[in-house]
Amino acid sequence: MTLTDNMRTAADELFTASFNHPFITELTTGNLPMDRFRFYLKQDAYYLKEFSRLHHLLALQLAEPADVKFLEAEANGLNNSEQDVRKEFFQQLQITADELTNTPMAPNTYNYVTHMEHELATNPAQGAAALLPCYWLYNQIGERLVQQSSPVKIYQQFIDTYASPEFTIATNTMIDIVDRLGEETTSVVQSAMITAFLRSSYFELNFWQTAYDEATWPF
Ligand SMILES: Cc1ncc(C[n+]2csc(CCO)c2C)c(N)n1
Repeated sequence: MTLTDNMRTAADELFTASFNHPFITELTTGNLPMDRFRFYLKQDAYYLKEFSRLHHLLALQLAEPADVKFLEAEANGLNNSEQDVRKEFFQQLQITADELTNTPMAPNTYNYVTHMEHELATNPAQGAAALLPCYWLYNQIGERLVQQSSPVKIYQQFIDTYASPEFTIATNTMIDIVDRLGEETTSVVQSAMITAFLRSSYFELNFWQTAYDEATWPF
């Protein structure tokens, strides 16, 4: 078993809860209220900005040129059309720059990005482990959902973003980076990497729940 196999096994219940979350299942039935999808997209704009910043920071700490190149490409959105697709979604749903500015980070988004920052500030191996569920979970969701089509065009477009062969390659590259960083470190850091992965998987699950509840701060 590789370290990432251990991570994935440890997070299996969290991943399965994401696969079965009503936010996900209602994407394919088409029953997901559009306001909840809008809420998700606005929160995800914060997440994606931070994701890009953290990839640049992680790249600065890695020695292998191919890893640096991959992380920089992901940070710049070159390996996927995610950023372009999101711009188009914002236009379709009339989410303006003003609306984004006036929407605060919800508690779970704040916790998730703070967690990733903390792990990366501790060491690159834990930082990479904290970033991995983002790829792995969405890739596995994409694989599952693409078999069922959605009657709602924008939901289908969202699913298609994560079901491409290029995205599977990017996911496998990130898995490989995390495994190599794990091999170069101590067993104490390896355990911390598993915890970092589990916590990110937990925040990923709560990302759907937060959007489903449109949950924000109580003050
Ligand atoms: C909360 C949240 N988690 C994961 C993703 C998916 N994602 C974001 S960046 C990236 C790498 C792109 O190649 C992936 C897979 C998301 N959008 N929002």
